[in-house]
Amino acid sequence: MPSKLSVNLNAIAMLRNRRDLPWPSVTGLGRIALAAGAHGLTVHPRPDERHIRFSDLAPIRALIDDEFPQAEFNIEGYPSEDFLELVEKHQPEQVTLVPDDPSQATSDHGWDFVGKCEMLKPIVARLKKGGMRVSLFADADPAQIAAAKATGADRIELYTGPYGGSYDDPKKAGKCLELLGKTADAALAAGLGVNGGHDLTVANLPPLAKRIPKLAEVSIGHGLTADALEFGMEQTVKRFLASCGW
Ligand SMILES: CC(=O)[C@@H](O)[C@H](O)COP(=O)(O)O
Ligand SMILES: NCC(=O)COP(=O)(O)O
Repeated sequence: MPSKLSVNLNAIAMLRNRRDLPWPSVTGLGRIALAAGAHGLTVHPRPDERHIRFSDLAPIRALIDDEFPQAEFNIEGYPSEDFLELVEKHQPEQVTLVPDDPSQATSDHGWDFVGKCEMLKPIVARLKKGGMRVSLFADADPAQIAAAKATGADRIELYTGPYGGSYDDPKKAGKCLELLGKTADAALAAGLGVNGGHDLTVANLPPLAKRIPKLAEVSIGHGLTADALEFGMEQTVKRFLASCGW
């Protein structure tokens, strides 16, 4: 199964929200990403709507349905009743459940599957009954996989933050990668699909994809948006200069 790239639009939305203006356009950048070959779009609407707004979801759903029907919509979040109703309304192909507290700056850990298995079971069943694939955010810990499987979820999403954060320490990165790999091996052996995400970059993605050849999907936002700015800056400055003939 080839790995799929789902572009996370949170960082674009955060930039948009600096002003009461419609740019950068979350849907417009999503369109460019899908036209360039990305396989899907990811959003992580947080309760305070600090980046993705709940009103962004319908236009993204329509973009995929109308222009890129082969693409997937992945919505991530903590499974509060409000979140569950939101995804039931917008019908993403995949829901990724994360154990985030509303006050968290960003996602920084996976589920305690052993402790939360019974809580997750009915939620996973409700989402699957609604026609959505369910993925659960998971730390690199093979010992948690049996309980993750027992929730009834389809996939786990490996939390790759510690791996991405060790960009300046190859030894630590190697250890993180091996633990991610062992967790993926255990998950695949248990019949779970494996996604990955958080702080992935052009530099650290290839070793991850090599260690986990059956990686089903990666969702990437922060590093991809940083690259889009860096690699788009030259053309954009030239475009502004050309607009006035300078
Ligand atoms: C679940 C996960 O890994 C997060 O990366 C998340 O989707 C990004 O959230 P923020 O954009 O709020 O940091
Ligand atoms: N699920 C992880 C994700 O969507 C993007 O994380 P990041 O690349 O913004 O760290």
